[in-house]
Amino acid sequence: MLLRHSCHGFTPVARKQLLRPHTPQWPRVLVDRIGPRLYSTHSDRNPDIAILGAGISGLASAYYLLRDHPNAKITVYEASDRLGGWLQSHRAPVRDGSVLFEGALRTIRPAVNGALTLQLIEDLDLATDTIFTKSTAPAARNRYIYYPDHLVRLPHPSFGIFNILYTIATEKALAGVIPGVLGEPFRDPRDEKMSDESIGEFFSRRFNKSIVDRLASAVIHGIYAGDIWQLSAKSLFPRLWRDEAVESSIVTGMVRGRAEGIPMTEQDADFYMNLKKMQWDPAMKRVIDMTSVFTFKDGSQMLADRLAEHLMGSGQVTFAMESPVHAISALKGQDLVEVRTKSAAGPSRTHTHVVSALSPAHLNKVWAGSNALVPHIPTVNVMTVNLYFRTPNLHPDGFGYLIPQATPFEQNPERALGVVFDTAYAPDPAEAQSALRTKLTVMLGGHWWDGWSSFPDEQEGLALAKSLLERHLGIKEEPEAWRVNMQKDCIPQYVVGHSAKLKEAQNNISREFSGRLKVTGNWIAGVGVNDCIRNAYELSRSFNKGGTGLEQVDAPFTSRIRPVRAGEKHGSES
Ligand SMILES: C=Cc1c2[nH]c(c1C)Cc1[nH]c(c(CCC(=O)O)c1C)Cc1[nH]c(c(C)c1CCC(=O)O)Cc1[nH]c(c(C)c1C=C)C2
Repeated sequence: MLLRHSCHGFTPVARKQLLRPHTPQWPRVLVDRIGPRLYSTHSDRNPDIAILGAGISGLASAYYLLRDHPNAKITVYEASDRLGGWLQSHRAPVRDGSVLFEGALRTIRPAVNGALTLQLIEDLDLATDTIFTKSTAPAARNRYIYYPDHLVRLPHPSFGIFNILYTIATEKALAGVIPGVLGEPFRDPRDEKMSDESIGEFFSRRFNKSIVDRLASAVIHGIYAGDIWQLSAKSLFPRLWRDEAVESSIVTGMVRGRAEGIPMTEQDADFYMNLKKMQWDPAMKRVIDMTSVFTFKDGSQMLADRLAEHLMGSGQVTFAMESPVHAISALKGQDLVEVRTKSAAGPSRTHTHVVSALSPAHLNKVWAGSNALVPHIPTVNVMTVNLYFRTPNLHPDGFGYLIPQATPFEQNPERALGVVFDTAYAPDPAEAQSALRTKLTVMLGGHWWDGWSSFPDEQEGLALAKSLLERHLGIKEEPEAWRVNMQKDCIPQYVVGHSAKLKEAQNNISREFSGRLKVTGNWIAGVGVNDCIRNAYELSRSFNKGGTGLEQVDAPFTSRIRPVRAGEKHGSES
């Protein structure tokens, strides 16, 4: 079998040569650092685990629990009739075949947590269905923002110093960058008593407001679809938050990190050291090293489908589909948790442990107690509008563009967050002549729709997307195919005070369930697929420690890991 060709030119390599990471046994020192288990009960050795929710977090939890606890019996409860949660891929008919549309997520990055995802892909025999986009491809190098009334290509080292300086000198979007960065080390650090702050306020203090409004807010749109003036600097940029306090400057902290090692929590240090020790197949390593992002032939849904197939094939995992969890309650004195589905009179089962991969709001709803287990964590709604045009090259080469908060209203009355050029990112070989067509996704809403009581319907969403594309890219053509996806509550917002909420949740869950309920999901340690997979991996590793899955929140930075340099085998720790 051959690895799928990317149109960006990776030579196909024999599959067995590829993606065969060999993870050596955990070194003794790391096992010792985690500490010996004090005791193990029968139910720890033979756990009967309920997993609530079959999105990527639930599926990945089942995968790692099965791998790390071979005696586990697992039941995955899912309210709907489909698996994968936000991983949704659809095919729409077009004149000469079909076109693949992604509902939410489209690409995955291979760095750090992404290595786990790549391992998973190998285990699931997905490597041949994976499309890798090279870092040198235009999709990876050309990133744009729309400010104030045109597309600005952001500088990339490969463009050369003159091009970069020219862009910085001529584009208003980049006006504050050089003074902001040069002045940062000389600014006073924050007051010691400050426990958290919005990213907007934090970057305004450290750099300047222009960087926040014109640049950083765009990046925040692309990841969280959120408001930079509400999201937490401490939760989303913990290392920078620490650098200001400890090094008095972010820039100084970064320079020191490069020279002496990057500050890390104990858990991250263990994880990082293991990543560095992984023995990747040389051919696969070359592919990964050259990869900017990857995706799947039939879209992100493939990852969920293959995970589910793998779990079902194990004989130890049962899927209870269309079984909405109605209530969970700890059976005191029995060390068991009861899971009741469908209604108050619906069927119930007891389990030794429950892993909730539900949203915090949903978990609070199914908990039988009177107070909320998890304090309120706001979410945003994003409407993604996929469009397919017969005419090729209706957009410039590149990943797409993000729209910062500072872009004037008259340039963005649709309240869009950005546009992804899907054709450039994940060319789908199944689509006849796909390279000759144009496929785009317009992202609307997010925090712009905060407080709205009703939202655009399908036709209105399509009209908004078309009017934006006409103004920004001059596209007047009617799309041959389109799809509007309203993603309700899809991205949790880590607003100021988020980590304090997680600590409160940890206390509540621990008090009510004594280690029998654990939580995972995109509201804990990152909203991306890689983050969810990593979170599930860590949950499984610490499964028998009696925790809730929230123990790492606010963990101190205790180690430094030196970045790997060419010729070095792996970094050192201090
Ligand atoms: C519903 C839409 C989503 C938006 N953000 C996310 C989703 C699912 C989650 C997300 N997006 C990105 C990250 C960064 C880390 C990562 O895992 O890659 C996360 C957690 C980055 C990103 N955003 C967009 C793309 C194509 C990428 C990856 C590409 C890359 O970095 O090279 C597009 C995009 N996503 C959203 C918007 C508004 C948007 C606009 C162009 C919201």
